[in-house]
Formats: sequence, structure tokens, C-alpha cells
Amino acid sequence: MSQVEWDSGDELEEKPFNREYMKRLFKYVLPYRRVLTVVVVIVLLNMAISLAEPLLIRAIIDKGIGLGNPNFHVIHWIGFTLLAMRLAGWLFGYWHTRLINFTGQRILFDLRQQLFNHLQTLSFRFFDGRPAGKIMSRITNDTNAIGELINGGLITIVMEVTHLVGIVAILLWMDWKLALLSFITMPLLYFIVGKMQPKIEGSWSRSRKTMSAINGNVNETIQGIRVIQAFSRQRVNNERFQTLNTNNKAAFMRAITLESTVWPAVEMIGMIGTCIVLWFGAREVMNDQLTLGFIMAFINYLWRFWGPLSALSKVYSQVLSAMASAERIFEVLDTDPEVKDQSNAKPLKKIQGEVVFDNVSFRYGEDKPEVLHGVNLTIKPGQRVALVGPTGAGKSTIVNLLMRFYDATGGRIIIDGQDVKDVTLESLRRQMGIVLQDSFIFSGTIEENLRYGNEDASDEELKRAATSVRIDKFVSQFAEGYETQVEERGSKLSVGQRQLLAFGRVLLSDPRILILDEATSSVDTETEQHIQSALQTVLEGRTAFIIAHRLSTIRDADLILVVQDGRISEQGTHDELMKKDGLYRKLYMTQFEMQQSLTLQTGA
Ligand SMILES: Nc1ncnc2c1ncn2[C@@H]1O[C@H](COP(=O)(O)OP(=O)(O)OP(=O)(O)O)[C@@H](O)[C@H]1O
Repeated sequence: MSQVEWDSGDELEEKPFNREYMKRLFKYVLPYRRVLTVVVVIVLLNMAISLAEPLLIRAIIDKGIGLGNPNFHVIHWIGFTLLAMRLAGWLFGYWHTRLINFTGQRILFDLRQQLFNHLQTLSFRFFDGRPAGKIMSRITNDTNAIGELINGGLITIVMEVTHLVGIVAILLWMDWKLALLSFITMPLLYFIVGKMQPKIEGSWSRSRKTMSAINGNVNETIQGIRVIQAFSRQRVNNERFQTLNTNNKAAFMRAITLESTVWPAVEMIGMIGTCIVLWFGAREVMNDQLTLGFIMAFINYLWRFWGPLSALSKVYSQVLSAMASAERIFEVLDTDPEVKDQSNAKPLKKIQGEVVFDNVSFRYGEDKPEVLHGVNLTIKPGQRVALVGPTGAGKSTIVNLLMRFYDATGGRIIIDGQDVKDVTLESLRRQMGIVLQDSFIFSGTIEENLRYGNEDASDEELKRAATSVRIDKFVSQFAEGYETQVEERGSKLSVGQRQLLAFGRVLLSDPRILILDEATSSVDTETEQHIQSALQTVLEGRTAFIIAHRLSTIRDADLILVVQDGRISEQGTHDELMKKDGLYRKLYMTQFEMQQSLTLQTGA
């Protein structure tokens, strides 16, 4: 699927029938073939029971009630048989519904699990530009559409096709001439259902789309409620919501109107068939050619004809929407992670932390411009390296390549003498740590978040790490201590607390190389001091790359790299760079002057 389709708001809801997708879906069904065979047998038995009913009614009327010659023995027996058959039908129905739902859920479980596992292995490039909501919808909505097809659709197809074939066969067997006569309205029916059903489905699909627009809008409103209220945008938002709401109402009403027009019309046409049978049949009865029971049974079968037709036309559109979902699911499953272990990749041995960039260049996509051009670096183990430079210069890109979130498009990155492409991803990333500007905290307890990179750490180690980065102070204020739930994205914690927790997490995982995207968000001076001293603890004895935004914090870095337009334009210590009349000096002086004037203003 093209990027455009991912980005567009309207993902196609239906796709033409595709044998390949069906075959692939069938592979998920295959492990459950035994239980499904049982289901099909039960369904067929149930159908046989149901199809026999009108014939028994015919026997009750003709042989039991008789014309002036009743036979109560027959009436009792057939009456009880009918009851027993209904009971058996109910039991069979219960049994196959349970079995099919159980199997459907198992298949859904397998598919969802496989999708989720695969998704986690995909490279950053896959997620770049693909909206999270759309990716999520593949795991939830699209798998559900497949589930519905398996749960409801497959059984409906088996059930209703046998029903239909059974009815036609019985009608022809009972009286082929009368049967053909009653089918006279069939072309009209075919025309109406064929023409109108796609319209009905189209309206339902519009109704679903407008509903998802409503969901999206509500979601955004909840997420952005602070900004909405701060800018007093309630009225404008209400109007926008009203439009979406109206669209949804209109789409729903159209769908309902069409549906409530078409199916009664179909029944009307069915009635014409019945009238024809009655008209011809009545004459035959009067002429003693046919019995009353025969006519009753015949009409009963005719009435049953429309049920399967309507059910099958609905399943057809279910199949088409499952095709669209299958395409989206397989598109994800067929995407190979771009960054992956080579076949002969070896684990990276315990490293000291020497990093070499050998003429590294990179672009984010084949059709995208080159953002790093021949970067050369040599970093000694334990060195503190600061990356500075204007926005968009390529600082984050350099650390993305070091972590192998992307693979360099040219040149090599070597850690302790080994090319990062030759080692396994897990062994590489296990020895590296990263703390981003906006530290991602997962829902769960503080302890679970701390142990994220090292679940086997002892309680002793956990406490030591927590004390080193000073999170013990605020944790002790919570009634549940380390067991405190931090809620989604750590919403229970302040920005500074989240930052400290992220330091604790990385400290416990004890990486040899640490990457740090210095937080730009402002925290109060005391927290800032906590963060700075926690930072010193975390950095100790590790090779560190710090993307620095405030140059005052990196004055004592061992090496400062100035990144400019995808190149390292200057490098050296703070003092060395200040002596040069280059970009660093300019940036530093600008920040310094801004700081000075701020201090003066606040002092005044
Ligand atoms: N995922 C991406 N897909 C395409 N282009 C990207 C992607 N990420 C970054 N870029 C582009 O690569 C260039 C370098 O970006 P990078 O994020 O490395 O800059 P930076 O120096 O870290 O900037 P900042 O200080 O603002 O974070 C920019 O031109 C940016 O637009």
C-alpha cells in the first residue's frame, strides 16, 4: 500500500474478492479444521431438521387432520416429532454457535498476536509518517473484520447455501411446474437486490466512516482539552462537531431508509410468487390434483426462500470488507524490518565504549535528501561528547544511527572495532542506553518502570539506582512508594520526576554507551539541580553522547561536536572552540547574552 493510502483519511472499506488473501486467511483456519468440520456437520444436521418441518406439517394436515377423516395418532406423533426436532435444533444451534465463536476467537487471537509481535520488530522508517491511530486500527478493527467473517460469515455461507439449495430441490421435487412458476419473479428480485444492496452497504459504510470521524474528534478534544479551554474554542469546536454529527445522522438515516424500503419490496415480490402458487394451487386442490397440506408446505418453503437470500447478500459485503482488512493486515505482516540481524550476525562482546564513524552518510528514504554527508568521528571509551548545532542539522540522526534505529546508507559505524551491522541488534542495544527529551514512562508502577531495561536487578541495586538519581525522595512521599501506579505516560508525575525516573531506568540497565537528549522543558531551579547531579551519576564511567540545547551545561564535555547541515563543522573542547571564531562561539555568545539580559530583566 502506498504512503498516500496510509495518510488519506479514507481507507477503502471494501476490496474485490481476492483468492490469494482467502488462501492466506485459510491458513489461519487450518489448525482448527477438526472442530470446524464438527461445526459444519452440526450445521448441516440442523438444516436438515429445519427443512423437514414443512413436510411434516403437510403430513399433519393431509394424514392427521384429513378431510373429514382425522387421525389423532398421526397428529400426536408428528406433533411430538416436531417438538423434538425443534429441541434438537435448539441444542445443535447452541452447540455450533459456541464452537464457532470459540474457534473464531482462537483464530483472532493468533492473528492479533502475530501482528503485534511483528509490529514491534518493524523499523522506525515504518512508523515514520504512519499515523499511530491507523496502525492501531489494523490490530483492532481489521482483525475484528476478519473475525466477523469467520464467526458469522463462514457459518452463514454454509448454512444459507444448504438452506437455499435444499429449498429449491424440495420445491422442484414436490412439483417442478409449480416451482418454476413461483420463480417467475426471480429476475425482478435479482435486479432489485443486485442494484440496491450495494447502495445500502455504501450508506452503512458512510455511516461507519462518519462515526470514526466523530471518534477522532472526541479523542482530539479530550487530549487537547487544556488548549481548547485556554483559547476558549468551545463554540467553534461545537460547530465543527455539529457538522460531523449531522453527517453521521444523515448517513445513518439514508441507510435505514434504503434498508426499510428494499427488504419489504423484496417480500412484496415474494408475495407475488406466493399468490401465483395460491391461485394455481387452489384450482388444483379443487380438482383434487393437489392436497391442502401440499399447498401449505409449498408456500412455507417459498417463504423461507427470502431469508437465506438476504443473509447471503449481507455476507457478500462482509467478505468484501474482510478483503480490504486482509489487505491491510497482510501489508503489515509482509513488511520486513529494514534494520535486522544479518544471517551471520554475532553478539557484540562486552564493550569499553569506543565509537568510530567512518565516512557515514544517511538519507531517511530513497526519495529523501541526504541529511548526513561523510561524517567522521573517533570517540574514546568514557568520553563525554556533546552534540550541538542548529535545529535540523542532524544531531538526532547521528544518535539514531548509533542505536541502529536506522542503518547508515554509506560508510561504517564501528564500536570497539566491530561494525554495528555485523552484530546482533539485541546485544548492541543491550549495551546502550537512551534518555529522550520527553521521557516515555509506561503505565505500571514506579518499580516496573525502573526495571524496564533490567528485570533481574536485585532490590538492593534498584534502591541504589533510585537513590543515586534522587528519586527516593519523591517516591517516599507516595503512600505506596515504589508500588505507586504512574498511569499512562507517567501522567501522575511531574516533568522533572519523569526525567529522574528515566535516569534511574537507564542507570539500572547499566549501559556502556549512553545517549541523552537534553530536556529543553524548563523545570524549577531545585529540580534542575537534582537533574544535573543525577546526570553526573548516570554519566560516570560511560561513553556519553549528549544532544545539548543549553550550551552552559556542556562546558566541561570532553569533546564538543558542532553539527551543521549534516556535517561536523567544528570539534574540540569548550575552550578550544571558543578560541576559534566559529559557529560554536557564535551560538554560545548568543545564548550567554540572552541569559544575561534575562537575569537583568528578572533582577530589575
Ligand atoms: N523520520 C524522518 N524522516 C524524514 N526526514 C527526517 C526524519 N527525521 C529527521 N528528518 C530530517 O533530517 C534532518 C536532520 O534532523 P535531526 O532530527 O537529526 O536534526 P536535529 O539536529 O536533531 O534537530 P533538533 O535540534 O531540532 O532536534 C532534518 O532536515 C529533518 O527534517
